[in-house]
Formats: sequence, structure tokens, C-alpha cells
Amino acid sequence: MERFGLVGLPNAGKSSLYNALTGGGALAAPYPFATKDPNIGVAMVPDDRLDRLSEMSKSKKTIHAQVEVVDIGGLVEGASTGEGLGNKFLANIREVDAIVFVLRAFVDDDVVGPSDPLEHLRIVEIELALADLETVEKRLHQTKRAAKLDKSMVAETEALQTAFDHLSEGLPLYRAGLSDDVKETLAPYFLLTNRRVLAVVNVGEDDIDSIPEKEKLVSDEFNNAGDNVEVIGMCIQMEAEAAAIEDPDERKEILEGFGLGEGALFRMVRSAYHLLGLRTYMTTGEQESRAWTFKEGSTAPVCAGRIHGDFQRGFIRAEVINWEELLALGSWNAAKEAGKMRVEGKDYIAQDGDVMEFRFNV
Ligand SMILES: Nc1ncnc2c1ncn2[C@@H]1O[C@H](COP(=O)(O)OP(=O)(O)OP(=O)(O)O)[C@@H](O)[C@H]1O
Ligand SMILES: [Mg+2]
Repeated sequence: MERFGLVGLPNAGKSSLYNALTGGGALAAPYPFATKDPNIGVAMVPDDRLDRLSEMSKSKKTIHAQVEVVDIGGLVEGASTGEGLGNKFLANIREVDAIVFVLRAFVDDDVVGPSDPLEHLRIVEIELALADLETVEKRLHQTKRAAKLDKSMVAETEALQTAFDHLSEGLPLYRAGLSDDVKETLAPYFLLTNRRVLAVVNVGEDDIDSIPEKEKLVSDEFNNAGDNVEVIGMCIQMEAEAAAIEDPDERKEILEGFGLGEGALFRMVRSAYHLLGLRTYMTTGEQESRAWTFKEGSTAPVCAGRIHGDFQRGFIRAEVINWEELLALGSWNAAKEAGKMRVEGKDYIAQDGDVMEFRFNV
């Protein structure tokens, strides 16, 4: 399962966001370092397309895609050299697929810490870049020596040198405009900044109207990050309160009452999912309708393998139709009879929103 890691200063709202996403019971408290050990939970990826297919098929079960969320302790200036919880927490985020920055913009005198999201961003970025610099420096030292004897080490050495140059200027790698080749060469080092970032700007309850403005403030700051970064503003406190309500209709009412529309959590999970290059295909039937996650560009057999290895090994063909088209036709059988079902082979590149059924033989 893909993992998102929440990163930010103490009291930024990480645990509150974690609770809102996972329904989990992480301690959210108005003092720094409330979180010491990481909380790990599962968040559902909401998808209206799946709900509608499930309704069409009168499915007994509806199973949404899921992602894992990791809530870690707050980081402070000097974390990369051991301040606060120090380097320990950095280890907790090395293995996440995407980093979510939680940047505080709410003002509350009872909750210590700055309320300027740009100050939060500055500290978080410096600490992550410094941690990466340390990793890169150590490794560069070794590969430089090795490259003298072994020419196959040259590309790696060059990639590390490029990373070193950017990081030593305090520039996180997602802002450095690295080529795909360099990025890939660096991938085995699990660098913290060699990946995409979703930044959540956490505004106060009385400040909902300022969300677009705060989003822009932070987006502008990321102007050299290209499409490696997405920014989303929300009031985590209110989103968390709404998310705690079990009844979906009641929750909707509360969100609308707050003036929050469908709520920002759904939007956030979808953005993060998309940012990671993750896509969804669906299966639907009387037993269940289910969303399956695949990496953009995957072939039909790879998608089939998400269900079961045998589906991939013994793949023969896939029957495919776009979800909206299927919905308009009303049922799988109707689509078949109308000749709208496409038969695709092993080279087919799956598309987001495909509904598929696989034929296989093992
Ligand atoms: N948008 C908001 N407006 C007002 N208060 C908020 C908002 N978001 C979070 N808070 C409050 O701020 C405090 C800190 O939140 P939380 O514990 O989630 O932070 P954290 O980032 O997990 O901190 P730590 O790093 O110490 O674990 C909590 O009391 C929480 O209720
Ligand atoms: Mg916390």
C-alpha cells in the first residue's frame, strides 16, 4: 500500500490531520512533541465513480482504494543535528512514498509556535535538505573513490555531485529541476527531498475565507518546484470535527454548515494520490464493486496482478470499458450486448477510470 508521511513543526496540526484521515485516535494536544512514536493508519480514497458503479450493480460491498498515513513527531530547527526528537523521526519518513507538509497558519495564543506558514516551510525545508546533504556527502565520498577504478560508478557520482551542489545551497531536490535520469539514479538513497510534496496549509476556524489567499501565498513560494508540489488549504480542526461524525448525511450537513463544501480531506487525498502517479481502475459486480490502485502507465496484466498474481501470470485478455460509458449503458451485460466492451491484450495501457474484467488461465 502506498504511504503518505505527515511532516511539520510541533503543533502544526499533523496528528489532527491524521485523525481526520484515518479516524484514528492519535493524541492531538496543544503542546510540542505530543507525538513521540509514529502513528500509522489507513485512509480511504473516496471515489464517487465507484459509489455510482456499486449502485448500478447493486453490489453487496463497496471497497475503496486505501493509502497508509504515517504521523510522526514534530521537527524543529536543528533536527538534522539532533535537536528535539532529532534524527530519529527522519528515519520514519525515509520509506514513505509521498511527503505531506503540514504548515500552520492558524493563530492561537494557547498553542505555542509560529503561525506563519512560510516560516514553517522554511524550517522544514532546511532540515530535510540538511539531512539529505549528510546522506549525499557520505555517499559521494565513497563513489568518487570507486569511480576512479570502476567507470560504471561515474553516472552515480555525477548524480550525487548534482544533488550535493543543490542541497549545500539549502535547495530541496524537488525544487532543483533534476532530470528523470538523475532522480532515478538517486532513488536507492531514499532521499527525503527527492520526491513530490503535498503542502497542507492549516488555517484557523475564523479564517476560512482566507484559504485561497493563504494557498496562493504558499504556492508562490514554491514557484521553482514545477509540478513536484501541490498546495491545499484547509482548517484541519474543522475537517477533523466533521470527519468524526459517522453518519454521512449528518457529516455532509455539518460541512456545508461550516461552508466547507464536500470538505477538503477528500480533495487532499485525491491530490496526494494523483501527485504520486497513482491511478484507479474498478471492478464491479453483484458481490462487490472495488477500486484498485495502479501506477500510471501500467499494462493490463500488471493491473490484473493487483488482484492476484495468478491473474497476471496467466493473463489472456481484459474486457474494458470506461466507467461513465458503462454507467450510461446501465449494466455489464447491456454493454456487452451493445458491443461496447473492448477486448484488450497484454500490451494495453490501463487508463484511470477503466472498469475491467480479466480472463486468465493458470
Ligand atoms: N486549524 C486549527 N485551528 C485551531 N487549532 C488547531 C487547528 N489545527 C490544529 N489545532 C490544535 O493545535 C494543537 C496541535 O495540534 P496537533 O497535536 O495535531 O499538532 P502536531 O503537529 O501533531 O504536534 P506534535 O508535533 O507536537 O505532535 C491541538 O490542540 C489542535 O487541536
Ligand atoms: Mg502530533
